[in-house]
Amino acid sequence: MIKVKDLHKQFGFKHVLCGINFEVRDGETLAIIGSSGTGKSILLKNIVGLIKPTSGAVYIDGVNVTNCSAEELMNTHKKTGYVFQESALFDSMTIFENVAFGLKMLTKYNEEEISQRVSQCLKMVGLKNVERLKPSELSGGMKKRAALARAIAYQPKYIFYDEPTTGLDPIMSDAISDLIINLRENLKVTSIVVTHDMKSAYKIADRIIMLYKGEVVFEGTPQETKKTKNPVVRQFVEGSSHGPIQTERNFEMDGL
Ligand SMILES: Nc1ncnc2c1ncn2[C@@H]1O[C@H](COP(=O)(O)OP(=O)(O)OP(=O)(O)O)[C@@H](O)[C@H]1O
Repeated sequence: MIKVKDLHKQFGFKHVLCGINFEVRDGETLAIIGSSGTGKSILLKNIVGLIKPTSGAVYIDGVNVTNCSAEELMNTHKKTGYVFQESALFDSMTIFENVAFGLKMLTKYNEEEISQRVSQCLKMVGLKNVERLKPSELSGGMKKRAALARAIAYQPKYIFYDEPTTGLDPIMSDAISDLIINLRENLKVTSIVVTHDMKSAYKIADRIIMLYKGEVVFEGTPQETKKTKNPVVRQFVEGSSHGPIQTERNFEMDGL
């Protein structure tokens, strides 16, 4: 289980996260939505321990990852997979080497076991004959799937996705959503998915939370999200430039 408790993150005078609280139960997929710059990626990076919060705590299986020993943090990292916004594959490595990377670092598998596991994971995400290719030879959707294969290779209990469908065509986006659902059902993983893509959020999430001005302003099931009258959520899910959420376009229009 993941528990985020009164999490604050400040860069100088800028308060990005202002007291975030939520829980993700085992086996659940939580989607975090919110407009650009509201701190979704910063929140995810705090949860996986890539950056330290200003205050507050993140518990993963009872371990406070913001304040634990290096050994406890390493043990927690072995349980978590991270799919970065831009896939973040290592450009100089082949797809095989990319997927094998975590297995070499975090497991005691021998060469043959690594090879079998890499093939199994690439098959799971629907990629064929790509082992010897470099990331630059793959399309955006294939890169996302390769990044997913890398994240699931060492069988993590938790997977964190940062905008897994951004930049993909609608069909590929839907295929990635299906893949996230399959991973939850087949591997029983617990996931947090940061996304702008409401079609995907409605499809994959058990619960949705919305960040606004550094706070959680809404929490509910996809059905509740569709029905809510919360004006911030309504504006976001309807993709309207009119409403409480200020956008660059609002500012430009105000000046006319
Ligand atoms: N290292 C940093 N120093 C100062 N400010 C930062 C730093 N990293 C992020 N920020 C600021 O934190 C805010 C939240 O950024 P974040 O990347 O989490 O937004 P986001 O909600 O994920 O946006 P998007 O949906 O566009 O990816 C932004 O205003 C950003 O400028």
